[in-house]
Amino acid sequence: MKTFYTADHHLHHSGMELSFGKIVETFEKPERAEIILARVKEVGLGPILTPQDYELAPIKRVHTPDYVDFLKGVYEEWQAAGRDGEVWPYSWRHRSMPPIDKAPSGLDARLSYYSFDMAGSITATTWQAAKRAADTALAGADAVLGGERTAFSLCRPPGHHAGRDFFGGYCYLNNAAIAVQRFRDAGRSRVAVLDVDYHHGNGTQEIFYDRADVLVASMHGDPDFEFPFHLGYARERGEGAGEGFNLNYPLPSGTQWPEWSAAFEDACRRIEAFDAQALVVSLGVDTYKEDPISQFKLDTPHFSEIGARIAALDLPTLFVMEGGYAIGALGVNAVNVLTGFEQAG
Ligand SMILES: NCCCCCC(=O)NO
Ligand SMILES: [Zn+2]
Repeated sequence: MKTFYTADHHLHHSGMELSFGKIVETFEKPERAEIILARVKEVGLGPILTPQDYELAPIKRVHTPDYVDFLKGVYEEWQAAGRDGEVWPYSWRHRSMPPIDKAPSGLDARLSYYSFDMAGSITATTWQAAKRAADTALAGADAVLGGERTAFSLCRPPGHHAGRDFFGGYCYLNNAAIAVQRFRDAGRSRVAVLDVDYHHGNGTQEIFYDRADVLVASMHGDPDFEFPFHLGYARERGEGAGEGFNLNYPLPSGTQWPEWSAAFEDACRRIEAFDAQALVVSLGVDTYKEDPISQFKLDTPHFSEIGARIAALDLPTLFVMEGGYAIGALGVNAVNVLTGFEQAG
C-alpha cells in the first residue's frame, strides 16, 4: 500500500488548547503524524510518497472561494490589526440570534463566521499545512484512480470537522471530502464515506448532506455528551436529494467492541447496498480505550478487524487520517487498520 505524507504538516502546531477547563498542550500535535509514519516504515507497508502541489481548484470543489481566501489571508490580517501570537476565534452565534447569510467585514466577526469552535488556532503557517494535507488526500485519491486497490493519506491537520466554509475540531480543510469530490470528478458516480473516528464528522455531513451521489456513514460518541455536540443524531438522514444518504450511529460513552462493531457492520452493509465505485475512510483511531479525549473502549486488535471488514467491501479504498491521540498506541492502531485491510486479501 502506498502512503502519502509530507513533512509540511509540521507547519501547523497550535500552542495550546482549552481542555476540560484547563489550558493544555494541544492533543493534535505534529508528533502524531511522525508516530504513524514510523509505524508505516516499521511494518514495511509500502512506498512513502510526497504529494504534488494540486493548487486550489480541487479544494474549491468542496470549500467556498470566500472561505479559502479567508483561510489564506487571515494571519496577515491578524498581523495588520497589530496582533501577534496565534489567531483565535472566541464567540459564536447562539440559536436565538437571527441568521446572517454573508460574511461580516470585521476580523473577529469573520473569524466567528468561518468557525464553530476554538479547538485549534491559526498560526502563520497553518494555511500551508492545511493545503498540503489536502494535497496528501488528493494524491491518495489519484493513486486509487490510477489503479491502486487502496492508498493511505497520512493527513495532518485532520479534516472531517471542516465544512464548506468553516473550521473547527482541529480541522481547516476537509481532506476526505476533497478526495471524495476528486473521485466524483473523475467519473466515479457513487462514492461512500465511512467515518470510523470517535467524533462525528460534522463537516463531511454538511458538505454532502443534500447529495445522493455520496453516502456518508459515521459511528461516533453521541452528541448529547460528546463533541461536536450540536449534531450527529440518527435523525439527521440527509435532505432533499440527499435524504437517506447520511447515516449517523451515535453511541454511548463507554461503548465497547460488540456495540461499536454492530453499528460498524450495519454501516458496511448499507455501503454494500449503495453500490459505490469508491470508498473513502475517515480513519480516526480515537475510539481506542486509552485515548485521552475519548470515551470508547476499542482495543488494538480490533483495528485489524476494522481493516479486514473494510477490505471485504471490495471497493477501491482511500484511507484518510483523522483523529487519535493516545501517543503510545496511535501508530500501531492506525496501521493495524491498513495491515488488516491488506491481509484480508
Ligand atoms: N476538544 C476538541 C475536540 C476536537 C475533536 C477532534 C477529533 O478528534 N475529531 O475527530
Ligand atoms: Zn476524533
